[in-house]
Order: sequence, then C-alpha cells, then structure tokens
Amino acid sequence: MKSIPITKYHGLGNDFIITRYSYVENEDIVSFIRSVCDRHTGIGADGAIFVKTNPLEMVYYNQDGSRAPMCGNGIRCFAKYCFDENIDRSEKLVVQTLAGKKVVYRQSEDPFLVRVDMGYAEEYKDKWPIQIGPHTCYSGFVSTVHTVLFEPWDQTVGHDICHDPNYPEQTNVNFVQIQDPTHLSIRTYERGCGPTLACGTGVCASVYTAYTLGKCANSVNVQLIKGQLHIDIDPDGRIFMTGPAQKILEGETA
Ligand SMILES: N[C@@H](CCC[C@H](N)C(=O)O)C(=O)O
Repeated sequence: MKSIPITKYHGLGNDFIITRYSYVENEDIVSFIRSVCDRHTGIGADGAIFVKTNPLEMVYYNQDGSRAPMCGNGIRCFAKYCFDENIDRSEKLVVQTLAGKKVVYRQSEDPFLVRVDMGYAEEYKDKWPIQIGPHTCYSGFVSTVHTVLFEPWDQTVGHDICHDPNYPEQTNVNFVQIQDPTHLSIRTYERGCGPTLACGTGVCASVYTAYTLGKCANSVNVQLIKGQLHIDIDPDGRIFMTGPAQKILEGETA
C-alpha cells in the first residue's frame, strides 16, 4: 500500500486516525484501517475517520474495519481536523453522516470545544426494556445502536450483550451510574472495538434513557475516564452534546 498522510486526534480518550477520503479511495480501506488502528503494529486507535469535502462528510469506521453510521466523539475531532487543515473554519459546520446531517457549533478554538446537534433518539420505548439474563436493557438509536444498563461497568457483560442474538447487528453497551440528577458517570463497550474511554453517541443515548425514565434532569454533566461531556435535551427531545477535541500527531504511513 502507498504511503498515506495521517493524523491522530482524540475526544476524551476516544482516539481516531483521520485522513482525507481522497487519499484512500483507491486503496483497500478495511486493511488500511485494521493496520493503522492496531495498537501494537500500527499507530493505535478506536476508529478511523475519512473526510470528504464539498459537501463535508464524515465517513466513520470502527477499529475492526466495520462501518458505523456516526461517532459522537469522532465528529468533534472531524470538526477540529477541518479547522486545523483549513478545510472549513466556519463557526457552524453541517456534516453529512450515514445517520443524516449533524450540525457542529464551535464554542472555542483553544481549547477546541464544540456543541453538536445530535438530533433525536429513535426506536426507543417500542421494546423497552428487554431482559437478557439478569440485565435490564434499554435499547434504541441515537445516531447508532445503543443499549443502556443502570449497572456498574463490567467488560464481560458488555461483550456478551454486544454479541447477544437480540442484536443481529450487535449493539454498543453503556453502563450508567447516576451520581445525582445532574451528574452521571458512564462507561461503554463499543461494537467493533471493545471497551473505550468515552463514547459520545453512547453518552447521548444514556442521558436520553435516564431522562426519559425520570432518573436525571434534561441538562447534565457526564463523567468519563478522561473528562466530561455536557448533554442537553431540549423540550421536543432534540439532543445536544458539548465537548472537546484534541490533535495528537501527524505523519504518514510507511
Ligand atoms: N465512539 C463512538 C461510536 C463509534 C461507533 C460505534 N462503535 C458503532 O459501531 O456504532 C462515539 O463517540 O459515538
């Protein structure tokens, strides 16, 4: 494979290789992702983001090479990449994703902080909740598939629910602890990746679930291993996520 310019970014420890789609479009994309995301023989990352321009589009893949419709931490990093690379420095970006258009509002440049209109939760409540063994699972979509458990973090349970036959396309699994009505802490076992330090769509899905069940307010801070996200749910159910994005490195593959 030819040498490809790459950058690495993270959003609260959820890390991504980012490059332009035009650099990889004629390559074996899945092999490229698996090799750069490998933490021993590559750079190491939870996923890969390819940037398309005119119009702006985020093409997201998990570490294992599977395509995912959206990534909450990833879209903040996408916005920072567009800013750093001078692709688009507008305060408001409209970004096409497989989960529809997302709007990203820049709040500050340094530190780089954005508020993202994540849209609405879908397909929740229809089947709420389902029971998998001793686990009460609240499932639905906030840009991608999520299952929420009000239980302490357990990686084995995360793996097993992710791969449970109730979810033919697997599910991301979020473990939520309510500290008080405006403070939650969350850990996520991600489809296509395993345990991550943060999951933006997972945090949105978790807060939506907790709020709908009357367990928290509509404006909350969520503690993750490397920092916090702020989530607001407006009166008609639209979800907003505010959080940082940071650049780690730039280079090129050998
Ligand atoms: N880390 C992400 C979600 C990435 C996609 C997910 N693993 C899936 O397959 O749906 C986030 O921050 O939202």
